[in-house]
Amino acid sequence: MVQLAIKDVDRVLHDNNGQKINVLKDINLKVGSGEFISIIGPSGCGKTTLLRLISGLDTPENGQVSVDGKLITEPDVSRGYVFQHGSLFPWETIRENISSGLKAIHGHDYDHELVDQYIDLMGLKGFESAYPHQVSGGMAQRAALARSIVLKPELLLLDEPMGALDAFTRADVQDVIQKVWKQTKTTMILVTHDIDEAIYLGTQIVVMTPRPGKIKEIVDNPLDFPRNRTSDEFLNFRREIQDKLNFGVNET
Ligand SMILES: Nc1ncnc2c1ncn2[C@@H]1O[C@H](COP(=O)(O)OP(=O)(O)OP(=O)(O)O)[C@@H](O)[C@H]1O
Repeated sequence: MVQLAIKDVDRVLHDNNGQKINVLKDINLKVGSGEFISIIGPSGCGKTTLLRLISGLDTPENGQVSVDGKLITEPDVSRGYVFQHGSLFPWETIRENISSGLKAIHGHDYDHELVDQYIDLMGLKGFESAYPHQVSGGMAQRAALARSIVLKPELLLLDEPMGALDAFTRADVQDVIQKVWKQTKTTMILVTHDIDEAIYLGTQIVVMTPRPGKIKEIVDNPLDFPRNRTSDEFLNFRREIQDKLNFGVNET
């Protein structure tokens, strides 16, 4: 079943001099339920803008973005969004942060057990009472992920959530995201600059090119789970995606 449909979308913005920027041009993408889509491309090719359109934070000049045939016109709790810097509330503990959305919707009678389950799943047990500045960057991102996923969104949008993490922590958070994706079967869309990350997590890789921001190719990931980042298959597929990205950059 197709869940998300992006059809003939254009997004035009203006720079500080009033010059028109074709941030996105002719974007078409269909995302089936339970897929993990990795969007990769050079800086400025419109990846974040595309996520914002999907979330409903922004609207296109032309074209449509819809979920199950329903046009997206504004943000909705059915679409979660995790930012590069998880933007946890600094004045709340990790537990309070994870519960904040549930509390806003259901009041104090929210499902406390569900929060416990996610604290466990995210490896945050023992840190529930800590404040964001008292935990590592990886833990903070896992908490930000928990805060979104606990609301059981149909679609989770991940805007470079590992972008500011070191390589070890990054791999750790990737594994947590994969575990959550497999357990909850939530459709996920990840924006990343990291080819290995895109391949490790994605069922499909969307390769974008800049000026104007376009989808160059949508590539099915042929690799089975569990994925081994050093296997020949992984490295061959990596080369394939790398070639597509370099070709896109040289083209402009
Ligand atoms: N609010 C805005 N007003 C004007 N231009 C903008 C605005 N937001 C983004 N842009 C421009 O749109 C283009 C695409 O930006 P976007 O952030 O979507 O790209 P990106 O691929 O996510 O980049 P990065 O990988 O560096 O985060 C860039 O040229 C950017 O300068």
